Amino acid sequence: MKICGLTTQDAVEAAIDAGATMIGFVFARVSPRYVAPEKAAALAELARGKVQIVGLFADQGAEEIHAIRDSVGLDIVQIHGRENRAERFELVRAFPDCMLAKGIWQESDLPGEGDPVPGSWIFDALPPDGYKRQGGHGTPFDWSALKAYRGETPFILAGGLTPANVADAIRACDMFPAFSGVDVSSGVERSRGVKDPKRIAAFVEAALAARAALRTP
Ligand SMILES: O=C(O)c1ccccc1NCC(=O)[C@H](O)[C@H](O)COP(=O)(O)O
Repeated sequence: MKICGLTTQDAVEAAIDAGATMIGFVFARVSPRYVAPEKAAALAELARGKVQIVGLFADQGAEEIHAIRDSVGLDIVQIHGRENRAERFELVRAFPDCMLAKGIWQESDLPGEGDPVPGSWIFDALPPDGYKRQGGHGTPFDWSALKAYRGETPFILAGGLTPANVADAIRACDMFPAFSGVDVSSGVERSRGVKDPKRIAAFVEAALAARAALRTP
């Protein structure tokens, strides 16, 4: 369970205290959640060893990603921009364990033969028309589009998740052996880019309860 786009100490602590397994820092300058690497490094120290620390990049080259990964001490690199096919292959070659975002609207958007194979996919909603950002816009997609996914590469579900719908999302994806968690940003904010510790706690609580119910015979 990943809480993305954290920029403050209280949000980092809320995610850890609630039981999230990953936190994300956004290094894409176009984002309202952008955090400077120096600030992210300080926030990462509060989290190290407690959760995995993910750095999100959009349309940034391998050299810049390497530098930020090393200076912040990221555990995982997330590629979430509008990179073209060749750039995606190059980035996955440079960061084989990365999380690679794929915008999904219908079954034909699922990854297939000839796509790069990352450490895991983030299946996110395709951005609404005219959006400059590839993610973090709070749009859900129809999860039934995932039913044709046969891949073994783990995937994380993102896109418009909230404390109110995360349990349904987990129930919809639990049938996939490759389903490995959920990711949220807008749904735990009080306004664009400003995280709400109470909503973070509610999201994690709802997700953990849904998972526990599915595992209970
Ligand atoms: O969060 C951003 O502002 C952002 C900017 C540029 C590329 C990706 C971005 N976010 C991607 C994420 O990891 C979000 O967690 C994911 O898209 C889900 O977002 P939301 O629908 O707001 O929960």
